Amino acid sequence: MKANRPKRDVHPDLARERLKCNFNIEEVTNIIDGGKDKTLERKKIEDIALNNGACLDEIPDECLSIKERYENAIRKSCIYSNIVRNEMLEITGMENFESPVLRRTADAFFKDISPFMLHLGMFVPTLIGQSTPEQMAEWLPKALDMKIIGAYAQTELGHGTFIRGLETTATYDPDKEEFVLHSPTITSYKWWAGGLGKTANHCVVMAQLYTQGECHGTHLFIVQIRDLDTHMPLPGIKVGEIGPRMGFSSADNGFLGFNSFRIPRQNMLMKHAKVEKDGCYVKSAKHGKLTYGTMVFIRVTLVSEMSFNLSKAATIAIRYSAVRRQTELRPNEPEPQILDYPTQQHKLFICIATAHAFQLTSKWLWDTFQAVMADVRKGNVDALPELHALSSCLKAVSTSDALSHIEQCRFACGGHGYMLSSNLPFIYSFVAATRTYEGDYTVLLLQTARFLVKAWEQAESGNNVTPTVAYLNRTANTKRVVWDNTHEGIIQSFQAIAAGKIGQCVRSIRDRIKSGMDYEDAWLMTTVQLVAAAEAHCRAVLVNTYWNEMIRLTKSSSANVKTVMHQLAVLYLMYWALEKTGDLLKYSSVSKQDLDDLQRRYEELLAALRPNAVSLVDAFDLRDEILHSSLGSYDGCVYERLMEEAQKSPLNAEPVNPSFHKYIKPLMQGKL
Ligand SMILES: CCCCCCCCCCCCCCCCCCC/C=C/C(=O)SCCNC(=O)CCNC(=O)[C@H](O)C(C)(C)COP(=O)(O)OP(=O)(O)OC[C@H]1O[C@@H](n2cnc3c(N)ncnc32)[C@H](O)[C@@H]1OP(=O)(O)O
Ligand SMILES: Cc1cc2nc3c(=O)[nH]c(=O)nc-3n(C[C@H](O)[C@H](O)[C@H](O)COP(=O)(O)OP(=O)(O)OC[C@H]3O[C@@H](n4cnc5c(N)ncnc54)[C@H](O)[C@@H]3O)c2cc1C
Repeated sequence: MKANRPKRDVHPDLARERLKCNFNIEEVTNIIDGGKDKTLERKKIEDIALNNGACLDEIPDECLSIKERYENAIRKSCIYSNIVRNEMLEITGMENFESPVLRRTADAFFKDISPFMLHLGMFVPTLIGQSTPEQMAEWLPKALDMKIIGAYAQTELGHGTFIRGLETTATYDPDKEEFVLHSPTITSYKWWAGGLGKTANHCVVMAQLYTQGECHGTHLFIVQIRDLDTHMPLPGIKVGEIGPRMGFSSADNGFLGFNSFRIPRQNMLMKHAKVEKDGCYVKSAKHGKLTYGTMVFIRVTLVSEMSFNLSKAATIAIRYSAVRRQTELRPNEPEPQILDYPTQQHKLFICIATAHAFQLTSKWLWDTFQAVMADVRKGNVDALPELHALSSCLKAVSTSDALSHIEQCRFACGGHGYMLSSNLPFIYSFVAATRTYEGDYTVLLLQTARFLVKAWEQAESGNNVTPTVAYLNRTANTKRVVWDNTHEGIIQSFQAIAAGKIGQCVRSIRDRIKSGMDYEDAWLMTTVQLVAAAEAHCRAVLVNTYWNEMIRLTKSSSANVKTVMHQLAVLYLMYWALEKTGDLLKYSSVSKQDLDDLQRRYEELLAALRPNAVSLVDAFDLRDEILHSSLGSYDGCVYERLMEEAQKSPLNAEPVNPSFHKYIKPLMQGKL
């Protein structure tokens, strides 16, 4: 079902905004995409996907029942995956199947989420990262060709965070050369896996491996759960959907229980450890946590995912703010566009800057991830702890920041931002889940904190530390950094805050141990500070990486593009410096006067960015089909679209609802 929407003239306020633009929009788009060729490739892929029957539903998804919504999502997923399989992968190359461009075009089909998302997002990456070459040859072509559809079933009803506490067992039976999968308790039921409830016929399962009477901890297994022809659950499998949730409504998140369910020995994913035919356990991994690889991969991809979601929200809120007028400033003057209010600019310009910060940082993180994985393939796992610390904190902070900025975008749109047709509630509830899944915010920051405490101790004793914490060598033994309001000065202050907080954690732990606590309790009592220290470290990484990447990527840009990209990065530094004034006062020599100056310069920068605001979001180059928003479309015809969407409410299908005659009228007549 494709609805034909009337083509409208661009709203005069938006047209005027676009005339004010003083930089080359395409150049900025190229920087965001990673180069001119990448922009061309993205546009080509978007054309293929979006001209092929995407994407507008006659009846909005939110007006459908749970069942209809799922069925519609499956229908569209099949159309979409055919386009991916037959046309898009030819352009991106098979090796780039998870390319953010595919992810982006998928949004044109699904306002919420595709039930196939986890198949491509986690099942396939797990096959690639955890299989032997033989297993890969067996499973991967089938998965990429959609001959099998998979989910990633790790979390259980009783445990998500503490993976070592998972209860599902996989016990090897050497006589039959099979593993017996079993769910011994209600809490051992797999819970949450996307696509597992109704869609998947296979899944990757994490279970405690038992062989020759010994438990070897959690390992991954590939399990067929449904008949490929009838789609009925196989005997010994109990599978279903977990029920309505805040978002992810069409992803059929599922539960799964095993009753002594048998799978062949070859179905254990054996890249890092194997069980021989006789039941002998052989570990080849050089690092104990390599089976957690898919999670690290997704944490890395989530940073660019956050940039994308934030750029959508910012585009919607800024275009709307250019069209929306509210409140006379002076009698008899026209009401200003709400984008003219500095308070509105304060809510929104940071969203543009943050989308850039996350995008540039995510590319750098992706390159780091690739380099570390190349080393791992050669048997060198030295850089894995740093990658884990880095991907953990960047995942935590980027998802958390994106969520609060997206909420600000909704606030910035007033009442209309609360409408589902604005798409802001969908974007918000999707991003809300990212703060929890793939490792909860607090839990991941505590992982980073473990690494930071060790790094601080190394730096304290004069040893060199790894690159992302190299600032500790400079600052670990310094009390307060001298405040300097240049960008270098602000970046160094963030590093000083991080170093100061990590040092304070180390001292707290030591003091607690001195006063008689054991290490575990001393750590536990310090965790509030440890989370704050890991967050501070992440901010130091973000400001430094964003700045350096911005300078590198704009080297050959035109003067005005350099200026506007520079302004955004400075805005980002100033925004966070002002958010963290308490920390600056504690760990740098900043004075009240310096902070007042900083505030004034920040306000001037908002005003300087104001004329380019609409063009900056145009540079994200998000087609209306991807935005799905009555408030954010390119033409800015907000009121017409809101009215059009209202007409689609099922309550407007009849002039009088039957409940009037059934309940209201009898109530009015005193007959109820
Ligand atoms: C046709 C339509 C298609 C549509 C679209 C197509 C588009 C293509 C797709 C693109 C996708 C992009 C978007 C992706 C969306 C994905 C949706 C995902 C949905 C959600 C999925 C999930 O949530 S899956 C489950 C995730 N679960 C978790 O993350 C659990 C969190 N817990 C943990 O990670 C761990 O338990 C732990 C780290 C908290 C603790 O582990 P453990 O107890 O085992 O360790 P210790 O604490 O004892 O630590 C020991 C030691 O190991 C170090 N360590 C821990 N983890 C790692 C690691 N991963 N790597 C390296 N090192 C690690 C730890 O730091 C300790 O080190 P020390 O030196 O001892 O300090
Ligand atoms: C939309 C969605 C999709 C998902 N998809 C999948 C999927 O496809 N496959 C899959 O396997 N899983 C999936 N999950 C599960 C997800 O990975 C877990 O929910 C997540 O890892 C958090 O674990 P938990 O639910 O056990 O939270 P808990 O660990 O119970 O967390 C509850 C609270 O306890 C705190 N806490 C827990 N441990 C500690 C600690 N050590 N120190 C301090 N505080 C702590 C947390 O900070 C949090 O505040 C999904 C979840 C959601 C919401």
